[in-house]
Amino acid sequence: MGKIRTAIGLMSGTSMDGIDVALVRTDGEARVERGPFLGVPYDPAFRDRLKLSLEDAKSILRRNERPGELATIERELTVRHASAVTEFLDRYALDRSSVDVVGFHGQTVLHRPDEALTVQLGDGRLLARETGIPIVYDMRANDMVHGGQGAPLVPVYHAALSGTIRDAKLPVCFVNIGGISNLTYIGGDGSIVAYDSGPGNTLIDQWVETNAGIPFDQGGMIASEGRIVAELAELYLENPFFTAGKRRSLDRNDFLPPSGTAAELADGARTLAYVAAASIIKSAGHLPVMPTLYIVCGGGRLNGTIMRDLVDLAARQDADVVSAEVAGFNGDAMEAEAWAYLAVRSLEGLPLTFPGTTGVKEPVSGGILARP
Ligand SMILES: Nc1ncnc2c1ncn2[C@@H]1O[C@H](COP(=O)(O)OP(=O)(O)OP(=O)(O)O)[C@@H](O)[C@H]1O
Ligand SMILES: CC(=O)N[C@H]1[C@@H]2OC[C@@H](O2)[C@@H](O)[C@@H]1O[C@H](C)C(=O)O
Repeated sequence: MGKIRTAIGLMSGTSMDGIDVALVRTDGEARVERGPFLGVPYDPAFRDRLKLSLEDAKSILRRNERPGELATIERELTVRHASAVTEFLDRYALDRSSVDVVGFHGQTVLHRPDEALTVQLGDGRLLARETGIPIVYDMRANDMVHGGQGAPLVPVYHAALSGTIRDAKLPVCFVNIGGISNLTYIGGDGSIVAYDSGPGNTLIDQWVETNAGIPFDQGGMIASEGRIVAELAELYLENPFFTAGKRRSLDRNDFLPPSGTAAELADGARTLAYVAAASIIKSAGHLPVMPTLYIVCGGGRLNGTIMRDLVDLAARQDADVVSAEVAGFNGDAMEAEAWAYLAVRSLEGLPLTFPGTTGVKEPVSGGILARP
């Protein structure tokens, strides 16, 4: 057994709703003790600036370029992460010196796997100075250097957790319904197959924001009052992404929301919730075996309409769907916990990604260590 470290993971996902902070004690292998979690939301003004920064990012050709507002936003984002660490430590009465390492994801503003280009805002050296804790950051880049998609990286953590699932037999499939959704299949022999599976909440968020001025469809209530617009759903589900021979990781802008005239508010939300659920089942068709159990994490598990559709579609394949909590996990904390786990693996030089997870040529480690 390797050395057990105390690690904090920091995740700011594609939904751009805030910073997730989680603590894990781990050897970076099979030993995982999950600790507390805190979500620190962005204020609406900063969220708007982050979203606008996606436009500035479109002109980036090399990953260290920071055109337009990006340099200013990166600094502010990093300082906000440092404050989130302090809030977390204070909330749970934890001593800063007890934390061995922080895994820092930052904010993806551009992801073009076909050009081996992925850009996460987040200054690891500044975060190390601000927190006084060693930081492992930029964990996607080395995977791309070795021919990988640069995402998803959480699967190796799902694999570690799969050994601890209550009453479950392998194979099992973890589903993250974040802004974008991704799947991790753990086979009976422990093999991992993972990939991005399609749009998650991001289309729904943009739809209700534009048409109702609210950031997301709480509980899927708006969607629950609508009907599925079949032609609109088909437009999304016929995207070549779902039938391509090779699995491809997604950028937030790969799927765009419908135009305002495409549907009434509730019908649009209903249709996009269905698209989120159907994308998962469609993409699962590329797994070695159709799963019999889906464990759902990420904010989308709180959208009752997505979940009802997912349960119905999975039932047609004799599969069950449970939320992360039913399996004994925290569905909000999973990605932040994974970043803590990955930071420890990085320190140990263990692989973060595998041919079955990102399509990388061989298992590779990654991440840059910044000391305070
Ligand atoms: N109570 C709720 N009801 C419905 N939807 C919710 C609820 N809470 C969160 N969500 C949805 O979940 C989204 C956030 O999910 P999550 O934090 O898992 O995404 P992320 O980590 O930013 O994305 P990704 O995993 O793609 O990086 C919100 O934008 C919203 O759409
Ligand atoms: C480039 C990037 O940030 N991708 C995210 C995004 O959000 C979900 C999905 O697309 C996943 O591939 C990835 O995040 C998770 C945390 C991952 O790497 O596993």
